[in-house]
Amino acid sequence: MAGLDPVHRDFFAGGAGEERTVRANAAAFDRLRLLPRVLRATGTPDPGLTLLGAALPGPVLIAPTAFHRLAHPDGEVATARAARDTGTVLTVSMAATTPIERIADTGARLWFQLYPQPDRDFTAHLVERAEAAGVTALVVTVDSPVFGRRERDLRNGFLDLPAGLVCENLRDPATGRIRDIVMDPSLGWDDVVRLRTTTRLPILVKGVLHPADAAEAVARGLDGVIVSNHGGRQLDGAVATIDALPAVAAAVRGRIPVLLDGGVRRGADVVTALARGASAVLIGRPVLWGLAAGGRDGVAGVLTELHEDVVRVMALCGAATLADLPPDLVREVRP
Ligand SMILES: Cc1cc2nc3c(=O)[nH]c(=O)nc-3n(C[C@H](O)[C@H](O)[C@H](O)COP(=O)(O)O)c2cc1C
Ligand SMILES: O=C(O)C(=O)c1ccccc1
Repeated sequence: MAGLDPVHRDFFAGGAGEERTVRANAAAFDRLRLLPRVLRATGTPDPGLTLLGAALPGPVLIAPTAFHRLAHPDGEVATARAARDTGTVLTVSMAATTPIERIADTGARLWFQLYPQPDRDFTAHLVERAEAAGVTALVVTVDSPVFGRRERDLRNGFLDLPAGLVCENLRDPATGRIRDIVMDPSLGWDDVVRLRTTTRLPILVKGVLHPADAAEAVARGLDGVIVSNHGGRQLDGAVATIDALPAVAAAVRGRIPVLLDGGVRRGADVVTALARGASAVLIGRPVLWGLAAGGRDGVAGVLTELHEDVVRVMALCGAATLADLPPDLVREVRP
C-alpha cells in the first residue's frame, strides 16, 4: 500500500486557524457521559430508522468530503461501494474527483452536496445532473461564504489537485472545461429556496449552529438541517456541534430532521447525539482514513465497526430502538 502523502494527510486532518474547533468537537463528547438503564429485556437492539422517506439500517451516514482520489486511486467509487454494501447513505461532495454518474453506477444510495455558485445557470445544471444520476437529496453547505484559513495547507503549499485529478462534476457543459469552485458571500436564504424551482429533491442545509437559523430553515420550508461546523475547517472558534445541538433541536421541535456531524467516532457519540435530538449523524474523516488504509474494504470496515458499536451501546443503555434514547440518557461532567 502506497500510504498517504503527508501533505494530503494534513489536508484531510486539518482545520482552520488554531484548530480549536476541530479539538472542541471531540472534547465536547469527552465531557458527556451516559446514564444507562438496566433490566429492560430489550433483546437485540434495532438501530434502523426512516429518514426523508427512506428506510436505513442505521443512523450513521457519510458526510461530504472532497477529493477521495487523493486518499485512494479508486476514490469515490470505493467509498460508494462500501456505502452500498453496508446500506449507508453517501453524501457526494461537489468537490468529488469522480463524475457523479460513475459514483451512482455502484448502486449506492446517494445525496449530493452543493455550494451554490454565483452562476445560477451552472448551479441549476449541476443540480439537474445530480438528480438525473439518481441522488435522493440535496445538501446545501451554508457555512462557507468564504473559505476557511487552513494553515496546514498554507504551510505545505497545498493549493491544487495533482495532475490527473480534477473536480469532475465542475465540468462546464458548454466548454467542457473544469470550473473553479466559488465560495459565494452573497448567498442568502432566497437562493437556497430558489433551488426548489430547479429540483424536486429534498433540500437540507448543512452548517447550521444557531437555533434561530434552524428555525428559519423550518420557516422556509426546507427538509432538514445538519448541525455542523465543517469539522472545524471554516470558522475556528465555532462552538462544538454536540454543544449546539440541544438548542437547535428545541427550535426545530421535530418538524424536520436534525442531523449532526463533527467528531463522531464511537457508538457512544452516535447515541449521545440521538439522545440530544439528532435523527442521525454523519462522519467525515474516519471514512477518509478507512479509504486511505484499504479502499472499499477499509471504508466498509469503518462503517461496519461503527454500526456494530451503535448496536452494542444501545444494548448497554437498555434501548431497543432509536426511539428509546431520551435526553436524560446524557449527563454533562466537569472537564
Ligand atoms: C478533507 C475534508 C473535506 C471536506 N469537504 C467538504 C465538502 O466538499 N463539502 C462540505 O460540505 N463539507 C466538507 N467537509 C466537511 C464534512 O462534510 C464534515 O462536516 C466534517 O468532516 C465532519 O467532521 P468529522 O470529520 O470530524 O467527522 C470536508 C471535511 C474534510 C475533513
Ligand atoms: O476542504 C473542505 O472542507 C472543503 O469543503 C473543500 C471544498 C471545495 C474544495 C476543496 C475542499
